[in-house]
Amino acid sequence: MRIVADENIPLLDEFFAGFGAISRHPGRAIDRAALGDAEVLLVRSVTRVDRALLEGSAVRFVGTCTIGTDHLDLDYFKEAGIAWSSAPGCNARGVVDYVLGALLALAEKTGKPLAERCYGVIGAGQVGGRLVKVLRGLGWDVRVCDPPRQAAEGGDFVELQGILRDCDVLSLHTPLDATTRHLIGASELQQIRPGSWLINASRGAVVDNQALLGHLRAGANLQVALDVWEGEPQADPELAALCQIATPHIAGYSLDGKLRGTAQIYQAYCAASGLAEQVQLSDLLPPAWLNEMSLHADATPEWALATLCRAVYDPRRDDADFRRSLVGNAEQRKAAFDGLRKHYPYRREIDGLRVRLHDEAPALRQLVGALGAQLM
Ligand SMILES: NC(=O)c1ccc[n+]([C@@H]2O[C@H](COP(=O)([O-])OP(=O)(O)OC[C@H]3O[C@@H](n4cnc5c(N)ncnc54)[C@H](O)[C@@H]3O)[C@@H](O)[C@H]2O)c1
Ligand SMILES: O=C(O)[C@H](O)[C@H](O)COP(=O)(O)O
Repeated sequence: MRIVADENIPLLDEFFAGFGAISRHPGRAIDRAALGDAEVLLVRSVTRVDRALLEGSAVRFVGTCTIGTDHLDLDYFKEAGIAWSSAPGCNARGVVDYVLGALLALAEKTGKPLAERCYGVIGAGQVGGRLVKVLRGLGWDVRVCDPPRQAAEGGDFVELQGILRDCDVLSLHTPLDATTRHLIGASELQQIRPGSWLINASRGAVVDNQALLGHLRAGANLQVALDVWEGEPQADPELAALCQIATPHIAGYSLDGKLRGTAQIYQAYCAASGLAEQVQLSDLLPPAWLNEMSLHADATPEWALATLCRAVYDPRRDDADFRRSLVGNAEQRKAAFDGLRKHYPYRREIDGLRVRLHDEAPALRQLVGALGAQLM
């Protein structure tokens, strides 16, 4: 059997070599010719997998080592009887770490204390749900907008209008589909309270980038952190210059998240093929470079929050790398966008960190627990 895979999927050999020969390709270059007689196709978010690619091919299983599925034509898979899987939640923790890092950076730039802000989380699934838990665990005021969950569960949700009216931090975590494309457009931007922060680490087109550019150009009092861009790998350098944090779609790029993505697709493939799993991610995940920290009981929670989060991950490094790459012509910038993602540096997740508390310190205990780090 032959497997065609995006060359940026880690641990391909470890998980998939036992099933057949693997051909690796740049994700954006996987076309009908690259597929050949392959029966299994393993992709990341940059490969559009639809009728045009698959019709007439031998592909019987498509795995995307990502959370997002907006690059897959699931209706066609159903029609053609092609089995598929994504990797739900694989890098959700990495995105939460990114949002925490962006919040710390925005607090530093604006001088506004994080505990005094009202948080609006739009989309509370794998990523947004974890984020809500962390923010509420920190004792912060959090409102949640998720109409599909509201319809299914009832409970304590608010409409988007309520978020725009009452919150001064908006964090977007919806899938990209026909109902969420330009969820935040010109009219919504006008309704956001002055002095607010807008974070998008979902998909670029959930925010109308042209409308956002116009809004910021006009001098709107809005601080923006963008990890995702309409038309990636193209990102508008002028829009990036008007953002406080600008990164090349790396919010979920923890090593843990990437390896988990491959492992989940391996598990899905085994299940779809009726095979027993032979490989365990726990045997392949390397030890974290930083695995233990120790807090004195006198540490303030604000200091401890910034210190713990930034020790594990600080998006200001990715922001600086991205800004340096926004030079040259559009083709050069697109190549740089993909290059930063391909050669992404080492990064782990905060829940792999063990924190020692020397004395009884309830506020620190609550903080460490809320972050999801392990208390020692
Ligand atoms: N930047 C990154 O690196 C990165 C990493 C992982 C995921 N993502 C993206 O983040 C987004 C969230 O991923 P997820 O795994 O949490 O998805 P999910 O499907 O688990 O959750 C999405 C939630 O959004 C809700 N929703 C749908 N339409 C909505 C609307 N109009 N308004 C409010 N809520 C709505 C759904 O009910 C669901 O609860 C996706 O777009 C995904 O592609 C980005
Ligand atoms: O959907 C996801 O899991 C994330 O957006 C992920 O970070 C995408 O990464 P890519 O497949 O583009 O490498």
